[in-house]
Amino acid sequence: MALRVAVAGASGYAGGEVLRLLLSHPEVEIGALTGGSNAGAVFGTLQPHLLPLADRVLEPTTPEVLAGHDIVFLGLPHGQSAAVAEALGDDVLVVDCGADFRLKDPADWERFYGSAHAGTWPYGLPELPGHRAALKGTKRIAVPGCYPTAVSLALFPAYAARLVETEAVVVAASGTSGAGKAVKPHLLGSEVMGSMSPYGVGGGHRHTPEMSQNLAPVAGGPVTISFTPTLAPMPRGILATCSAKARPGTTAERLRAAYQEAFAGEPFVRLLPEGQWPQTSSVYGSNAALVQVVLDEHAGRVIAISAIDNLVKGTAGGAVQSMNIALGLPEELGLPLNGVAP
Ligand SMILES: NC(=O)C1=CN([C@@H]2O[C@H](COP(=O)(O)OP(=O)(O)OC[C@H]3O[C@@H](n4cnc5c(N)ncnc54)[C@H](OP(=O)(O)O)[C@@H]3O)[C@@H](O)[C@H]2O)C=CC1
Ligand SMILES: CC(=O)N[C@@H](CCC(=O)OP(=O)(O)O)C(=O)O
Repeated sequence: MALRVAVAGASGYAGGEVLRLLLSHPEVEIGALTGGSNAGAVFGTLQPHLLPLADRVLEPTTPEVLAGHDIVFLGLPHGQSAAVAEALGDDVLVVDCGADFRLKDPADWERFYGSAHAGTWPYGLPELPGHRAALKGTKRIAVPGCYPTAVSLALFPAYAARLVETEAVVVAASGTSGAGKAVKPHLLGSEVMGSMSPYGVGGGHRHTPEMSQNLAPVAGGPVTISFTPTLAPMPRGILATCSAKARPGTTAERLRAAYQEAFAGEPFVRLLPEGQWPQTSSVYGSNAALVQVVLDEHAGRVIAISAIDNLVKGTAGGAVQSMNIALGLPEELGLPLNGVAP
């Protein structure tokens, strides 16, 4: 019998992308679709690309509406997931696309999100060492932020093999869907088109502690990240350019071998052939992450670059991948590997 899934925040970008993927998933059926200000609207007016759901109506996000489902995805603004999750039974699999349960250190949460810490759930980045095992059988999943997904995949093999120093510099470009659907003046088409702009400069972006949290256990000690996000004039995609000083003894051969070993058998992460570079267009609509790494011998630095679709591997695809693991289903079920090109 199909597992019944509800999506809270179904009118948003994250919720909409979860639904796009789940509509092709053989083991689930779509139950309640809930939201906030748009509750009562016909779903086809909110997410017109999701044709099979066009005649549905968006319901309010209440415990009553969400009751009676096997799985509930949350695509709600930060700070709203805990109250909703509390009202759901321990037997329900809750997959939170928001940030509320990602961070382990309450001080990090309070500093970057400015509210009380709700707690910590198993973290949905299966490729990180040890994480797949922690996701098996869990009833609660914290889906990673989109930038931490791209950056952690690019850097963790270098840390696992102890080939880089523990300070990394990351500059990443994101498509505008990363900021959600709510209207923001700096995201108006006339502001974004034909321009790239930095934001959250100087260590202020809330994804910085999440990246350090992911890399520290792999590195065997604290990792400091200098992170600069930039907004790119495209709807989807993240290109993360990460670099760290090479440790003595790091060679191009050792580097490549470390990445080959780290990604061996991973269904969604591909180390590109030497000389080929990740580009966001290759992963548009796909759950794949493309990675390349080189040793810049002139500067003595390792450069690792990754490309993901922020809404797929960076949110909804990562969420469904982790759901599959939690349920004991094949990890790739319902997830596109091919992108859309041109
Ligand atoms: N966009 C991205 O790339 C990523 C997003 N995420 C996370 O996913 C979550 C959603 O983000 P995103 O989809 O981009 O945001 P959107 O602004 O696109 O969507 C927000 C959703 O939340 C609903 N909502 C807002 N306020 C309330 C409320 N008070 N009660 C119930 N529902 C409410 C909205 O409903 P309505 O339309 O009816 O108001 C809408 O469905 C966030 O926590 C974000 O951090 C995670 C990774 C990446
Ligand atoms: C382009 C853009 O604005 N991106 C968002 C990150 C999107 C994401 O993953 O964020 P959550 O942590 O909210 O889940 C930002 O920088 O705030």
